[in-house]
Amino acid sequence: MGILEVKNVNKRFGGLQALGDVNLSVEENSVHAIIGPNGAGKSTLLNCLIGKLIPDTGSVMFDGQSVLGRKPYEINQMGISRVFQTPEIFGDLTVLENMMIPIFAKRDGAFRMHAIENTLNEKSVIEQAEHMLESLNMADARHDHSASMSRGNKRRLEIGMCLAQNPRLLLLDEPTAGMARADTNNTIDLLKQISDERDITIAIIEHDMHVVFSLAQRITVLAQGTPLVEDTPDKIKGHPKVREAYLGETA
Ligand SMILES: Nc1ncnc2c1ncn2[C@@H]1O[C@H](COP(=O)(O)OP(=O)(O)OP(=O)(O)O)[C@@H](O)[C@H]1O
Repeated sequence: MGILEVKNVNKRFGGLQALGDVNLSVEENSVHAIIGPNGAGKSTLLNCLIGKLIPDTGSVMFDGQSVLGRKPYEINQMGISRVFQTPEIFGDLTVLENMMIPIFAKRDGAFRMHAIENTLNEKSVIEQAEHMLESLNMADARHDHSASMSRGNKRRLEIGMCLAQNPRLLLLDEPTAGMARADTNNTIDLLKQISDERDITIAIIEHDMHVVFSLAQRITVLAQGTPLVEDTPDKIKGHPKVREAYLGETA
């Protein structure tokens, strides 16, 4: 059984069936990509995993427990952390201050901005944040304002902020969207390093096939709300059904 098990999930928006009988099993400590053409239902599926949407029918189990009906922060506390397309960091704060936020939140159960304003006695939080920045190769940038960083480094910081919560499942929604090639390659390297060095499962929605084939061990192809095929990258490459879904070619 996978760490994440999606069974017979259906979701309609009015007359539109956005997800139809979706089954997905994500193996623990693997990198699993979900790909598919525009409108295939990828974001709808992701939103069902993180509590932003509730499926009409079906089940979503994480480590044997249902996530359905739980609030996003409760799902986060279960060990699921997500990174969205647009970096969600505080541009006015330094890199180090940003990194302290999830560490405060984990310690205190919630984050309050004034925690950042008075950090003189917060040696342990600062140390943990610095340690995390070192593992991300960002220690030299710790006093930089995060707004001034490249998109790739903002994404690096944001992924680090997710990791500071010690998640067991990291969900990434197009983590390289809008990035220059060099930043994309840095992000691929970072995610490879995370996957190699940690006990963590990564599920990624991504349009960029270079990213998908560089990282994923399993790929699920969604089309019109339904999984079309699930296989290894080698088998997915050139699969007639995948070509058909993307290019409208006949198999
Ligand atoms: N809140 C909503 N209300 C109505 N229709 C929606 C809603 N969210 C998504 N849809 C529709 O559901 C279908 C699946 O959309 P979804 O965004 O999940 O696809 P996607 O695979 O993520 O697409 P893209 O790659 O373009 O982001 C689309 O037809 C979309 O228009």
